[in-house]
Amino acid sequence: MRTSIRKTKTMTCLLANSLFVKSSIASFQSPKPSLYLSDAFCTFPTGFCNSNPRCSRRWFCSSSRTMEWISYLSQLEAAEIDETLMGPLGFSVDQLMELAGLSVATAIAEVYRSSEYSRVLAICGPGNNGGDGLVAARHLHHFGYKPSICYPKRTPKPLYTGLVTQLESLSIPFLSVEDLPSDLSNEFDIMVDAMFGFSFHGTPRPPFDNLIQRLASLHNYDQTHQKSPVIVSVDIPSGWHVEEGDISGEGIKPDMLVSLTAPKFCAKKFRGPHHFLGGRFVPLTIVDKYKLCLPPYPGTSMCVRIGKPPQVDISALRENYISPAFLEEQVEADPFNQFHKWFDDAVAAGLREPNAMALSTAGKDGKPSSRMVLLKGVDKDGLVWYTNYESKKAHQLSENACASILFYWDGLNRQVRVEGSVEKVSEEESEQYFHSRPRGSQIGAMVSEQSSVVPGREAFHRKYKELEDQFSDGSLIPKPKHWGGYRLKPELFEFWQGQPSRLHDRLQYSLVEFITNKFSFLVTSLKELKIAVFFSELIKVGVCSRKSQKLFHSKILVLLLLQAICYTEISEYLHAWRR
Ligand SMILES: NC(=O)C1=CN([C@@H]2O[C@H](COP(=O)(O)OP(=O)(O)OC[C@H]3O[C@@H](n4cnc5c(N)ncnc54)[C@H](OP(=O)(O)O)[C@@H]3O)[C@@H](O)[C@H]2O)[C@@H](O)CC1
Ligand SMILES: [K+]
Repeated sequence: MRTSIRKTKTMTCLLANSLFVKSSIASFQSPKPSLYLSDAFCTFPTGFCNSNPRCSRRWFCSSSRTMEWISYLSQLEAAEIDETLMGPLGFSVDQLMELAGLSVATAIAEVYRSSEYSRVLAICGPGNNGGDGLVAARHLHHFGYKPSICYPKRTPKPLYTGLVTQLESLSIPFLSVEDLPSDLSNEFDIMVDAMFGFSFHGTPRPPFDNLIQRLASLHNYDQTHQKSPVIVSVDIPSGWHVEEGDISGEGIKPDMLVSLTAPKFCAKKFRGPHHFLGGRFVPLTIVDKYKLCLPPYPGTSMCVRIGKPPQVDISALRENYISPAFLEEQVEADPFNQFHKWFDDAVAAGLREPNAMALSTAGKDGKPSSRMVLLKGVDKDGLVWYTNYESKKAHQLSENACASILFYWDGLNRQVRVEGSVEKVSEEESEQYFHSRPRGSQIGAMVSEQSSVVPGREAFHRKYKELEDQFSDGSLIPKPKHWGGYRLKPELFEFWQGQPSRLHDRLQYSLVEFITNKFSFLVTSLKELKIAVFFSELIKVGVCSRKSQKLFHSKILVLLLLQAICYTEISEYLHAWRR
């Protein structure tokens, strides 16, 4: 399929063979501003090789979504780097091992959740690769996994005995080769292969020959069997030739490889779904000397994915929610109080941007659109957010004031839906909030012509810079006319708590439904009242007996009482709703 892109003067690109027009849309209001639609689909960090400023190769996402460049090391280079780090560069082996083991543990945690893959067996060899395995097991324990260790050839150096003591103090079991269960598949979810690293040579000697065979026969990655444990190899799949890889073709086929410092040549032969790089400690001297091109580590992460990410079977992605039951008797009478309670829980759980909410609107054409916005206030009148009054959502809201808001608090398995009608907040309220924002965001609001096609990123930045200079004296930045807040007045709240086996708990507070029910009761009881009064009049003229007269009088009393209760309930409910 041809996928050429034609650029027009307006920066609107037409994707050949596609009905979609790709344009650069201005947007500063979403939690993650994305100026270029093309960026939104890129899963890798893009940029120049950050470890080596002299390396001009650019990291990019190719159509097959693979990293284009990375350096590979020979066995000799790996050993030399090791010596340089621990010689002239002043590192100690403990330090590097700690960082390497932490990288392995974080890479594992990134792919295999402890809720599903808790039982880990780390098989550790006699050298530093084995040490990395011991350190990784300790970190995995602290991340919530249940590691066990098989460490058949212990090294009597203080570094290693110290690592063993640390693990023992955490009550992490050590299993001898003989103690290992005959069927590893039943007992473990993750096998950490930390037997040999870059100093491996020849063929494996006992007992590692047998251990390697057991791992090799477990499964391989093209036969994805749910019950088989996954194999994570540290630096090099044990038993593989450091440069040539799995020469016999019968070696370990790991699901994950965590290369340390830089991948060794054998890593080119790795065919598993998860290849990571760890060891975020490589100094520029090493990068320069070996002309290394390494990917940038994202944020504060200790590992970075390299290579092609796995093909995911979307239909197989599912989560079994484990959360406490959410019962009617536990909820607050007032939906705003219930909302505050859950919002506080989301904040306390440390969720990122708990105030991020999906806002759905539809204009008079009835075609809905959703986007993320940030909640900036909840009060007795509703939920408030700010935006550009010339944006698409603003146009839609001017045609149709009905909107729906959705909060999704992933870590808590919770979701809150709020529906109602939307109105603009007062100019004073918008002014007040606008001036509380960081000055950069205030200038951003002036620059942004949201939802319009922009001439390009540069023009945008130029305008921003001009305004930044203009207001560099700290003077008041005026709120643009086109910028302000909206308030959704809720008519419905729905609180959703995920539960095992899709038996979720959902509780709704519906203003309309409640009022409708109460009014239909009032109408029915009024009809009954009329009938009762009619009959009691008949009694007066002597048509009925005294006994039935008493009966009708008490019926009238009961109906009047029920109506009074109903009126009180409605007024209390409305009061609670608006409070
Ligand atoms: N700078 C870095 O990049 C960092 C590297 N780090 C880590 O260090 C690893 C390299 O460690 P390493 O040099 O201790 O070697 P490693 O592979 O663990 O094994 C050596 C042991 O295996 C033995 N052995 C060898 N062949 C054998 C065979 N056929 N059958 C049986 N045994 C055999 C050998 O015994 P020998 O042959 O010497 O008698 C020796 O006892 C590296 O891959 C990475 O994981 C991080 O910790 C920190 C930063
Ligand atoms: K290994």
